[in-house]
Amino acid sequence: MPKIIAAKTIVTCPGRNFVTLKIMTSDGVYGIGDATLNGRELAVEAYLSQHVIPCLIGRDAHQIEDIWQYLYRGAYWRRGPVTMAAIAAVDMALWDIKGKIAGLPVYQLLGGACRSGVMVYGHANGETIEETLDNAAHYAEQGYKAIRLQTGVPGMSGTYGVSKDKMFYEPADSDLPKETIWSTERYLRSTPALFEAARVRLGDDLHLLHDVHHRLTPIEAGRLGKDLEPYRLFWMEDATPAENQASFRIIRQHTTTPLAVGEIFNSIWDCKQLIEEQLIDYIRATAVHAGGITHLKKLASFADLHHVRTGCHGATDLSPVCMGAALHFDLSIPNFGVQEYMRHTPETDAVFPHAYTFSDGMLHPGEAPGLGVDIDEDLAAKYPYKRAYLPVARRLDGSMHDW
Ligand SMILES: O=C(O)[C@@H](O)[C@H](O)[C@H](O)CO
Ligand SMILES: [Mg+2]
Repeated sequence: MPKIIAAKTIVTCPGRNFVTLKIMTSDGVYGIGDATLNGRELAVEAYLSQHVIPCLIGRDAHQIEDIWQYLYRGAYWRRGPVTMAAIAAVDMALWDIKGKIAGLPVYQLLGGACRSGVMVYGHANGETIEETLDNAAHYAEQGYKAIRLQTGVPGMSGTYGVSKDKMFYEPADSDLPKETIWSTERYLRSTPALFEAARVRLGDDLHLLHDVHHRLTPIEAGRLGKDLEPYRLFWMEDATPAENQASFRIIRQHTTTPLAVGEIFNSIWDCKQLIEEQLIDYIRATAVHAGGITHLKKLASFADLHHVRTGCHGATDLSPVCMGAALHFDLSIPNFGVQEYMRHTPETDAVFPHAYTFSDGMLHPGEAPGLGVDIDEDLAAKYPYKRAYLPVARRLDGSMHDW
């Protein structure tokens, strides 16, 4: 049996901070897993190095399910982003090891390919509608079949995810959260115009997506969904905060715009009601924040019974290791919907050499045994950790808003 003989964490910042777990076995084979939790990276690093790694030494690396249960049940304290990211990293690394020993890409271990490739969506952002649509046209030229559109709202320059996502990973003046401004009224007025213009310019064939970033109340989200119906969105994402799952009933009562949620979910329990009551159409949980491939498989099977498809989170604050894991998963499940694909910096791609490739709007995980993603530790060491946070948003009167 391939015994776990050592494990370590690697923290690097080739543009954004990433935490990677590397597990070594007695067979000489190693596996890696993503443990990145944007803005709370070192909490997961400590959880792994102080509490998880000592428990792994000597175990059979092939016992993926048992090790998952051991870490989940054995901690006593269940769920939560730190715990589940740490378990996810172990899980991904063990699937990587199993694939390398079997000489098979992980998607083969998961049941084989259900499709020829994984449809992805890119991010088109801009300060103005015109700039956003210029960017979208550029994605369409590269073969993308699905594009997320976010545009500037007058008077809210710099608000996260509204215009230029780039603001985030550019070095800030301070390493504390940036403060931005939010006005629901302005946002609700300007967003339908973006999609009206998008259909005129881009035509009917492209899938168009939009991310609300948890910023609306359920009734406001119902109104936005209704206003967007003529433009036939693929989905409206994170329309309202989802701690209270029943609040999605209100959105559903008012609109047929498909709903996606879940990039911050950590377990099936965060979306059980959303799925069971068919209050959403796409579940966005992904490997690193929802307990790895093992837990995501269960979540997807449950979703499949309720006509909910997957749309895994794939922003640049998840490492290429997570992207690799997501692609094997996406390829192998029946109810895949779409995969988010926000390009990493060239520096990040160099630190994490990977077998996955993009062609004609689709990603493919490649045929390398395991996850097909590696880490160049010497290069990683050249980019030390830098404290960085997502921004906060305040309303015009200075009170805190949801993001
Ligand atoms: O759907 C998205 O890509 C965004 O919500 C990002 O994942 C989030 O801002 C964290 O970087
Ligand atoms: Mg999002």
